[in-house]
Amino acid sequence: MNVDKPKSILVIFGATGDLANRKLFPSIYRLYKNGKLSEDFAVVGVARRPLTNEDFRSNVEHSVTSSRPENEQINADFFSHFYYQPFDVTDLASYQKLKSLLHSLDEKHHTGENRIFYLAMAPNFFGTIAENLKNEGLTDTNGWSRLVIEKPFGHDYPSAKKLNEQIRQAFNEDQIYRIDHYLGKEMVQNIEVIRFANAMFEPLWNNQYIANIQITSSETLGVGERGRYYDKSGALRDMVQNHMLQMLALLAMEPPIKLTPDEIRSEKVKVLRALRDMTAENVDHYFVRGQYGHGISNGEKVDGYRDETAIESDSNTETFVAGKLMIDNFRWAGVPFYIRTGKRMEIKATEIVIQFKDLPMNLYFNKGKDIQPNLLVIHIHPDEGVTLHLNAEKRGVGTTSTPVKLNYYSHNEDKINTPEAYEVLLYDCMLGDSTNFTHWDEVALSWKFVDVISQAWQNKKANFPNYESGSMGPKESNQLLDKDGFHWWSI
Ligand SMILES: NC(=O)C1=CN([C@@H]2O[C@H](COP(=O)(O)OP(=O)(O)OC[C@H]3O[C@@H](n4cnc5c(N)ncnc54)[C@H](OP(=O)(O)O)[C@@H]3O)[C@@H](O)[C@H]2O)C=CC1
Ligand SMILES: O=C1O[C@H](COP(=O)(O)O)[C@@H](O)[C@H](O)[C@H]1O
Repeated sequence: MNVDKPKSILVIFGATGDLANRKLFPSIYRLYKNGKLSEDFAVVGVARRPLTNEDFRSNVEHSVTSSRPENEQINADFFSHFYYQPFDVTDLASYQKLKSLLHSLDEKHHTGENRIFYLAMAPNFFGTIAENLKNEGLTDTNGWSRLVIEKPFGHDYPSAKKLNEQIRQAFNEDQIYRIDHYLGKEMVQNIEVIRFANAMFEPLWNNQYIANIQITSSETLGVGERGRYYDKSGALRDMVQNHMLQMLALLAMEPPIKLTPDEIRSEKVKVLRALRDMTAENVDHYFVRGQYGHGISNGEKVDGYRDETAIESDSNTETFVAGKLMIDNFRWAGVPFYIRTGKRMEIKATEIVIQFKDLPMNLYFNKGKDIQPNLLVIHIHPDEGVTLHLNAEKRGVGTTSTPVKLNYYSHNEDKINTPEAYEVLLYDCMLGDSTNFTHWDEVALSWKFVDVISQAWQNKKANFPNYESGSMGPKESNQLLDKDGFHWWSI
């Protein structure tokens, strides 16, 4: 198969940081190993630390080898494409030096003056870097220039708008790639395929046949080393504003007229516009917040959130959110979309459950107590695949039905070959495909939706902690569905 191998220099701002080391370097290596990088590539890492190229290459090597199976041979030539420049993002001289380095690497590696600037640093620097890149002439090349921006994109709608305006002074919307790493996950990308490539699902994908949709992303880890960031953010901003709403939009959107970034985005935007507005008065009816206390996680005693590093002892920050979202359009009127996400929960899993409505009169209903609604479960992580829950005849027991599951797991035997989200997204960016990145319109609508909730929560102190570490969240999360006659399907 012919694979496109785009040529470019990737400049990573924040190359000594956690994200670069844990995610980006291993993903670049996987692109290289899978033959998706042209031989003509270079990666330039910048950060304040005074490293040499050799120091940096050895860091990258450590990051790559620790992400690979123990005996894997790694081609040393890969590391020779990595360069480092000590850099302070607020110092203009740093940009001039970087400019000359990029010119010389363009010549050495024949990268066609194509550049990706990847901002893997604290968000308060995003605007400054974008402006300086433009003003100091680093985007002025004969190739293309793209800007990749990590989350969080703002803290609320006004700050996101301000950041966007700042970035747009330097880059056009089609040069900006806002990362939502969930959009790089194989099974999130598969939502569209499951929906639009199967004649058996799309006709049922509406309020006539679907009772509710549940999206869960639960984590077992606590806030770890990220307390300083997380305590100002909370689960609503950290997970709901981006990943959860993006998955919801993909599940609920109309079939796009073409599979182009613009058409898909336009359908997602319509879903976000149709979300029933929250008001200060109705937030408690639709949303539940939680914060973990101490408990047992993965068999070990763990502290509560308020005892974690860099967290205030009376913090009001939520580490769990459950919500019922209504999409007020023709297709989805009356169908609740339940979402829940949290830290220090019982299991690490991201899963979507589509619950179909019961048949109006089930002939088998009185005979088998075990009759279940049909469910379509999309396993995003750690399992990747789809399970269809059906009812079938119980062998030898006449017409009594029993639940059966049809499973499809992708890459089941060989998880190492499942592409990493960052690998997929980096490659898309090199190809200039922005389908799996978030457009400003989506970011803006998502912030507007969650801002009302966070404002209401800020004005009213919660009774925290309200769930034990190692549980599936506060009891109010179950009550949210009980009220509607549903329950969370176990994941
Ligand atoms: N880590 C993760 O798992 C995730 C991170 N993100 C996002 O990615 C971004 C980076 O996060 P993360 O890697 O965790 O952050 P880190 O704090 O680990 O890294 C920050 C990087 O910025 C550099 N830096 C700080 N100040 C300056 C400066 N003035 N000039 C130049 N470089 C500077 C640091 O290096 P030095 O000290 O050498 O200057 C370091 O390389 C953030 O936006 C975060 O929200 C998003 C999702 C997950
Ligand atoms: O963006 C984020 O996502 C992770 C969870 O990602 P996953 O791929 O492991 O499901 C979360 O831990 C983090 O707080 C958040 O910033």
